Amino acid sequence: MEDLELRRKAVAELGRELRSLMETVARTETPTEDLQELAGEVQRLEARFTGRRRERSEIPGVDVFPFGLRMYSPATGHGSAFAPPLEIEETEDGLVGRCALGVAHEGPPGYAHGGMSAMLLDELMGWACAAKGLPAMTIALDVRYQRPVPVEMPLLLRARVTGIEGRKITVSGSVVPEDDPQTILVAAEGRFVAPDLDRARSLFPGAKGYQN
Ligand SMILES: CCCCCCCCCC(=O)SCCNC(=O)CCNC(=O)[C@H](O)C(C)(C)COP(=O)(O)OP(=O)(O)OC[C@H]1O[C@@H](n2cnc3c(N)ncnc32)[C@H](O)[C@@H]1OP(=O)(O)O
Repeated sequence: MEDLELRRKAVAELGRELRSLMETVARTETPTEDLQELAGEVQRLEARFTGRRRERSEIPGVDVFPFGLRMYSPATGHGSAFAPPLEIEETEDGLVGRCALGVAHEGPPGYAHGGMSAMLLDELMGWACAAKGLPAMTIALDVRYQRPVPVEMPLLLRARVTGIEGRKITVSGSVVPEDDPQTILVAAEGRFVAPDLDRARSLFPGAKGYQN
């Protein structure tokens, strides 16, 4: 069997190059004729991905679901061109994520799109539920944008479970500058529900962790 760690490393290397390409595309005033030529080159590159396409519900072989690695997650996935990617660490006071956003994630000029902050918090808050042994899905997310989030600024994201009632979990989260953690840029409160086994099996038929 192919070495899984080697494959994950290769997926991450390609992800890093794709992210860098996305950032360069968004950042560079490229001459129009070059843009047209480059589109053709990217199309030829895509044609080289000749492997089997996964079914919609099939989990990538490099992933660990529902408690771990999601290599193509748009928030944490090292294989994703779109993910910052968010690096997560468990602390005594919940989870801490670290990342910096790029121009490709911009909303207002120079600042992150609000959807990026919401997505990153949503994902981190979901991981906080999983860290308590309750992999869960968001049913409500209240996001307060207190200050704009500059792109290219190292950020700290926090997520802490504040209550568990059966399968219902409440989680709070925030985004702060890494070098000024007292200044809250974005604050969030979320409600999550851990699907019961039957629901999880029908939602995620490709997840071995939920099967008999
Ligand atoms: C599982 C691992 C996944 C990890 C991936 C990381 C994800 C990152 C975060 C996300 O992006 S999640 C994606 C966005 N969220 C969704 O798409 C969730 C859509 N909602 C659902 O599919 C269902 O609501 C859900 C599977 C979460 C729950 O359905 P269940 O059938 O398991 O719940 P059930 O009907 O048994 O209800 C359990 C309790 O939760 C409450 N509840 C369930 N769904 C609710 C809802 N949508 N709104 C309000 N309350 C809800 C329900 O009233 C009840 O409360 P009580 O115990 O007090 O009676």
